[in-house]
Amino acid sequence: MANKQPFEITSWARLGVVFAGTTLVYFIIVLPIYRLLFHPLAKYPGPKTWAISQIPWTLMFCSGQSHRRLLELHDKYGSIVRIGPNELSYTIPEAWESIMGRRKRNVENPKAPWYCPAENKDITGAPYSDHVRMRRLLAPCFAASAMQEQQPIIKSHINLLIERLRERSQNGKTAINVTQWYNYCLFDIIGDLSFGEPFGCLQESAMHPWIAWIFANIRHIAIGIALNRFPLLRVVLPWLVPKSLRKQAEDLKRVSREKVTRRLEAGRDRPDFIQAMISGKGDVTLTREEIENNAMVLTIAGSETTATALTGATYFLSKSPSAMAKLASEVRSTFKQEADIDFLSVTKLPYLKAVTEEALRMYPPGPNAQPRITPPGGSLILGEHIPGNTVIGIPQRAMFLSESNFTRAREFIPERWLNDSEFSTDRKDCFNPFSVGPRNCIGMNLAYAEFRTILGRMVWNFDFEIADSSRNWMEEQNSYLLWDKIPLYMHLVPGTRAEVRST
Ligand code: HEM
Repeated sequence: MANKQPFEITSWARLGVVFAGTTLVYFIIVLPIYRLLFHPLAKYPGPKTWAISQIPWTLMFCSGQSHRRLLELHDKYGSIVRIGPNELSYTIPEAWESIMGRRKRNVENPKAPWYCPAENKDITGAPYSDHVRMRRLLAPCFAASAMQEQQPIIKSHINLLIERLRERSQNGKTAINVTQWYNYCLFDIIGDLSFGEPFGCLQESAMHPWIAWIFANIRHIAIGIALNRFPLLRVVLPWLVPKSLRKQAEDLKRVSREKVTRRLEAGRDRPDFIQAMISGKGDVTLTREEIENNAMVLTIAGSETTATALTGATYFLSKSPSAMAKLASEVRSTFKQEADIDFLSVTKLPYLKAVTEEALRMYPPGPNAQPRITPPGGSLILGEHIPGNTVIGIPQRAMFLSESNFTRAREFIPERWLNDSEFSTDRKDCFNPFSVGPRNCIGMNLAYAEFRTILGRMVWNFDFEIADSSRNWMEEQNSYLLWDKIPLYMHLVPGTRAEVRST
């Protein structure tokens, strides 16, 4: 009896050592060899460490350097790169339809659950049938006729933006942080359309706390998404999030619930998103929770993105005097008065349209991939069978800046959109900043209308002169799912009508 215990301890210890040794051998030797040489994705090029482990991708994503790193990887390895043990990144134009398009019998490559979870009960993560229901109710908000009805609401905010910028810029003497002012304007517009009341940013010349929270946490949200990809971490992650952050997220939800309640109680018949969401069609209705969540999603998806596009366009114009002069000439010679610049009239300005396309190409608001996952049985992507549960994505910036897709791809040249023969081989079919397929951007028409109208009015009023402190604005930014934009300081000099006189 007395001899038995030491023997038992030793055998347990031995078992432990064997188990730990086997696990180590598996993770350090067997799994990497399998992933490198025998995995179905082994034939795709990419850095070896990325093929072996999820860690390099995670570090890249959390560092905010995805936009830069993915471009480098595609430059080095070509248009399909293996960027994880189970992940491929594409910059071939046809990949859009293949990855994002509608598939046979409505089976889609769904969104990765760690990217847009279905539990959120909103349009971005909703499973197929719920998504169709939400889209049917919301789509009419973005029809041309609905946008004409919304225009007076939107115009009032643009008027206030211009008024504030005229006051603040002091004839160009004071440098203005246009990143901030575009955000104020776009959040006020979208707040008015989503909740029936603006956030009051332009009125107060300050960011509403609701929005400030989102900006302050772009990085934390991204880190949460990246860590969610690890099954073990997914379990413990909720406990790792600081209590203060959880409380702020709850406050955010509470404020949007209160805003929806106020809008519903006001009961006004108004051409806004809430009106569309409560006007059920037969069986097609939304629950109260879905209305609240979608109002929040529309607010974030529909403001920050368009503000980013405007900030990018302003930056590129300030760095390209010839493009600025051509655009100023077009805008200032076409209209007799500022009030004539509206959603409809801006569609008739070819150079303005070319500038907006080129700004979205050079600085897409969603710079990295919006990942999808192949269904369990796998998926046919560009004619090749890709196994189930593979993450597939199109990093927009790498696609749009690829030298295989565009001539002088890394230069801002609006002329490429105006049939200039130098750019006749450009693969314009790869340019889908709003994505394609059943889950593409529902707000694309509104985004273009706002983008062109606001930029048109800015150019009517001001010449853009970049402040010295912002000359490297583009290079200094991080990106996650969205850009973590830094202030862009600009001298807004009152525009002369010289161009008008000379035409
Ligand atoms: C320049 C501005 C914009 C850009 C570049 C943009 C881009 C995109 C992209 C790439 C997607 C697809 C995301 C994915 O696949 O995960 C998307 C989805 C979406 N966007 Fe936009 N967007 C813009 C403006 C807007 C506006 C103005 C609204 C609404 C007011 C809006 C509302 C949405 C919604 C609700 C979705 C989800 C659609 C669905 O899942 O069916 N976006 N957007």
